[in-house]
Amino acid sequence: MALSFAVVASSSSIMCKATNANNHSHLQDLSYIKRAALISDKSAGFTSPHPNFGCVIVTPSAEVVGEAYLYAQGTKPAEVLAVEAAGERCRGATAYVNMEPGDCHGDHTAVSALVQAGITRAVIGMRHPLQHLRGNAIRAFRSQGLQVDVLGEDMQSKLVEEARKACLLVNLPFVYRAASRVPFSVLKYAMTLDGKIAASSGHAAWISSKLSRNRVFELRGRSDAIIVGGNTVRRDNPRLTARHGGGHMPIRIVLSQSLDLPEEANLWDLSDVSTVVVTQRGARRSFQRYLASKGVEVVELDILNPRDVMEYFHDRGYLSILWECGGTLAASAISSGVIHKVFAFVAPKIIGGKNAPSPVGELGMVEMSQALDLIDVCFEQIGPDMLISGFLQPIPDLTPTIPSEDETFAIDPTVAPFETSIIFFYKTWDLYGAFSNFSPHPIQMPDEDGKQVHRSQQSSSTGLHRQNKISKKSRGSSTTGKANTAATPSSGEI
Ligand SMILES: Nc1nc(O)c(N)c(N[C@@H]2O[C@H](COP(=O)(O)O)[C@@H](O)[C@H]2O)n1
Repeated sequence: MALSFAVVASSSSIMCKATNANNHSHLQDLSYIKRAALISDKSAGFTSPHPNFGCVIVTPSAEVVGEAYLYAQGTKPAEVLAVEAAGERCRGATAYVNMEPGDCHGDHTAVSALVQAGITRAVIGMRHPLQHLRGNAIRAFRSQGLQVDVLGEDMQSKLVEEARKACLLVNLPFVYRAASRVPFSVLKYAMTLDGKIAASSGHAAWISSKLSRNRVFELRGRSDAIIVGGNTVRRDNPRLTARHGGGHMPIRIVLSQSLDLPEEANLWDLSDVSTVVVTQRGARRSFQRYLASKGVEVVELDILNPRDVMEYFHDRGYLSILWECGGTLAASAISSGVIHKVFAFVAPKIIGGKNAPSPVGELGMVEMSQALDLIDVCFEQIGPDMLISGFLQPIPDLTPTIPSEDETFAIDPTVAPFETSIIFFYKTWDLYGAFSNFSPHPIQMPDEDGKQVHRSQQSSSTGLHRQNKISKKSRGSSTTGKANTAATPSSGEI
């Protein structure tokens, strides 16, 4: 970071106080960036397939005069909202953003808003994770004479790392997705102290406490979709809704090779949210038609395996998936390398039972040395239960290649986004990242008093998941029922 150092005498020692052009101390910078990250997280689940953005505007006298976050896909950028809140007090102020704005073809709204408002310095928590956007906004700011500091690029310390991590964590699904070409996947399960997810009879309601289950609703609300296998549908007849009040509703995905599924199931009730059943080519076509007649989308893949399913949903723009499946599917997903994080709720109960199922089935390991170690492990007590969470795979190293000032924007030649076999999306500007025609969630917009009002986008939601043109790899095809009338966008909308 471009900093000047002022020596400040105190009674007991000489301290080094770092100040920057707008007179904020280095520690203040870090605290405002963390604030931007914190507020950006308020819309978790709603902004997908875009990142969560937060912006805090601070005057040279350290007064926060405007702060805002992106409410949802398609709403005003955080920077514009923050500028609107700060008004004239933007002149000479610093804007703190958790992530570099996605300044791209024909959409310079966020950058223009800050420049035109008279912001003179921008502090950026992390560069944009998408290669084709990375560095664009930073270059644009600098070309307009703003001082730009990117966290950790000029100065490193434990505190800087902590603030960078805060920025990374609020957009983890976006970051993982950009780095690994599959959605960020979390495996969640609840088990007894003796490692069972049900009694031998299959009965599982309930292992974890109500408080823990409420926590699961929040996890669901942060995800784009929840996946279970056919066994869970047959055994539990789950609803898989986020019932924590007003939050985002993820779609439900069922993976079933045989389509040996019940005719009546809570997941076929689409009054709250839609369901996609993914199966293998040719499976029970009559049952496919039955599901389609109920409005459930059915997708056939050539071979049903977790990696192909994840690549398919990556291509449809999903950022984050919560797996709430049983042990067999969990083992298969882990073996396929598509699970990134685990949330295990451990209840202080013992159920026993030789045949009682456990959360993860056969992984083919024979020695403890082969066990998968979780990293960045957290322990949290929730009522009587313990929630243990950690990462199965390292957080991708996104240390960006920092483009030089005059480096021109170049499109990655390995990606040909305008191939005709690729889905036609409105947002063709999002060349490498998540893209979508429809917001898959209800949007909460602030009313004139700044309070959030609920504006249901259910019809759009239905459209997204039934708008199932075949992705570039032509792996899947989709059956939809008579209710599935979402129009394919015409080329005029591209
Ligand atoms: N968090 C939690 N605690 C338990 O004790 C459980 N048995 C489960 N089971 C999972 O939740 C699904 C049911 O969800 P709904 O309440 O119907 O929405 C069930 O299928 C398991 O995946 N989870």
